[in-house]
Amino acid sequence: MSEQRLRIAIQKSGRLSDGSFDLLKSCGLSVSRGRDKLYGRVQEMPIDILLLRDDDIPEFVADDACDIGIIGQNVFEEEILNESHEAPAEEVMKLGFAHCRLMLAAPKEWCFDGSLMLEGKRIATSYPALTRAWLARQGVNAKVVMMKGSVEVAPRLKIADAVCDIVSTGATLDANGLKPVATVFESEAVLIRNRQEFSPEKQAMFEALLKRIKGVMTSKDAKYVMMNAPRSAVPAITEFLPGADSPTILELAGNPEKVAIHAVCRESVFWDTLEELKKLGASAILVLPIEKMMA
Ligand SMILES: Nc1ncnc2c1ncn2[C@@H]1O[C@H](COP(=O)(O)OP(=O)(O)OP(=O)(O)O)[C@@H](O)[C@H]1O
Ligand SMILES: O=P(O)(O)OC[C@H]1O[C@H](OP(=O)(O)OP(=O)(O)O)[C@H](O)[C@@H]1O
Ligand SMILES: [Mg+2]
Repeated sequence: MSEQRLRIAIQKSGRLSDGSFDLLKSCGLSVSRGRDKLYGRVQEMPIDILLLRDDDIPEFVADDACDIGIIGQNVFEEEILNESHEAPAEEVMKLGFAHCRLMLAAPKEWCFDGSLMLEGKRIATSYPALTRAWLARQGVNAKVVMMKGSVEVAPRLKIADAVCDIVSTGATLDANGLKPVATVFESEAVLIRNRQEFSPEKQAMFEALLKRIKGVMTSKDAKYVMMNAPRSAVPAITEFLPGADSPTILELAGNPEKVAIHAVCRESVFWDTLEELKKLGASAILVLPIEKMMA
């Protein structure tokens, strides 16, 4: 691989992969996915993609085997707390997908009345450092049992009394007779980078990619909203439009009473929003997706 190509590490397959591939695609980087592929070359830009197990990503980035990577904050923070690197990678920005929580969960039959109940108990987890840090903050002494996977079965197998595991919908806990009792860490996918200075070419490539990622993220919920409305309703509608900058007001041919309002709404536009706009006098409301946006 050339020194000048930006090397990006993403998860090969798992909960982060679709979001990571989609993000790169939205940034104009097409990477083909193959079952046995570990490496991809982006055609459009001097960028290489490494497809890895997610646990390896922070280390690859910290050790300069890759320049940047996409990883869950839970894995990244665990790595930082473990202090396995002198110069760990650095978080650049949150990416708005793979939202989940690391949660303390106990058997459903427990009447959980606070973290002190965990005193002297065994807690199974794949995140021992985050779990220990949380227990220390709670002032609780408990034994942390490290498990690489299938943590949720530990109480049933009597390996542990409770678990500290990743939760999204809660269905996995529920299916295993467990209930969430406390949030240890809130997580989403983040972009991380190697702390060393990039060459000027690589830095330029990195900054161009960051701009595109920011553009994708701003346009994700953004909509272009168009409607007609009585002139008198313009101030109320402008105030109501979610996350809109000053809208454009256009004359309507042959109708001096009414105007067309065009606005970029940076926040979600729901059916309720349209119903409210109608109540304020708007008609012929159109909501269009925005594919790309750059400030
Ligand atoms: N149910 C979920 N919903 C949303 N995000 C999740 C969920 N489960 C995990 N994540 C996030 O995705 C990351 C990767 O999860 P995944 O289950 O794919 O990991 P893994 O099995 O360790 O993968 P690998 O085979 O790459 O080691 C987690 O560290 C977490 O940040
Ligand atoms: O709260 P839920 O919506 O049920 O999601 C939580 C589960 O999702 C993840 O596992 P995944 O399904 O990715 O399988 P894995 O454990 O084999 O990685 C995570 O490890 C939890 O077990
Ligand atoms: Mg993993």
